[in-house]
Amino acid sequence: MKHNNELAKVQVCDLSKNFGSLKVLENLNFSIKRGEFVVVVGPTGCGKTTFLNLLTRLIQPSSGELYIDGEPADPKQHSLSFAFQEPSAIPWLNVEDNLKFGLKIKRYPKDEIKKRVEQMLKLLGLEKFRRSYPSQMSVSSVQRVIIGRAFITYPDLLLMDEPYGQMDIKMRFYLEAEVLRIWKELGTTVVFITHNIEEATYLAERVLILSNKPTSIKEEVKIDLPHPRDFTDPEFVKIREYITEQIKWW
Ligand SMILES: Nc1ncnc2c1ncn2[C@@H]1O[C@H](COP(=O)(O)OP(=O)(O)OP(=O)(O)O)[C@@H](O)[C@H]1O
Repeated sequence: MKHNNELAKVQVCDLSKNFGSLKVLENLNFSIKRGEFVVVVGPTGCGKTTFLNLLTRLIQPSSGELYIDGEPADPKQHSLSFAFQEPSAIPWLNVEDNLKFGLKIKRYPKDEIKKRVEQMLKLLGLEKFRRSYPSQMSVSSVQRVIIGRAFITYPDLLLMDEPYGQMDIKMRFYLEAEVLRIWKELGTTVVFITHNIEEATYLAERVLILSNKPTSIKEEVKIDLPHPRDFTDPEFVKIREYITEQIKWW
């Protein structure tokens, strides 16, 4: 069945998911616009990762449906890409080959691969590391490779699940800025999951706040502040505090 919201990249309709008697997601309805940067926040265990697993068809909904470009979500058909918490640079490949990896699997022509790898090395400032292996590089440079791998297929939809969960604040700020820069340059739709409300306020055009289980959308917060955002700007602080309150009081 085709779904007819032309502007929506992702459309979630009456989506519910139970694991046995545990009701996790209950009747979720929302959509994500093409090119939008959406951050999903919510209490621990409310089903954020479950939502991504449904979108990538790792698991099936109990009821309802998820659409990508108006078609039932299908990772074989839609151009999806992921960046998760675990470091995922391939240790035995150098930077160039790490970046090429996904493109080779998708059998892109050689000259296209070369063009994209050069573009990404430049975009990430990794040109001088092209022949280096992950073990020879700093953690932040390896993370840049991982971001590069996620974006290099020019995915229509990039899913990021707590990608910077374990990192110190300085590196987090740096990589958040990188993701924003590439998102703007390539026009990818990004769904970013985090526990960190400051990170959500820094990144998102729109924050979806999930409730406790059985989970529904408690509220959506649009953030119109220009990037790069200033963490000390009173407006920024106000939004961050507001989102924190929404998560606290369920
Ligand atoms: N395959 C499964 N079988 C049974 N229960 C599951 C399964 N996967 C997830 N759950 C349960 O569903 C709920 C939601 O899990 P999920 O990992 O999606 O939450 P989350 O919001 O991503 O959590 P966190 O904030 O800790 O990352 C949890 O209570 C979890 O124990």
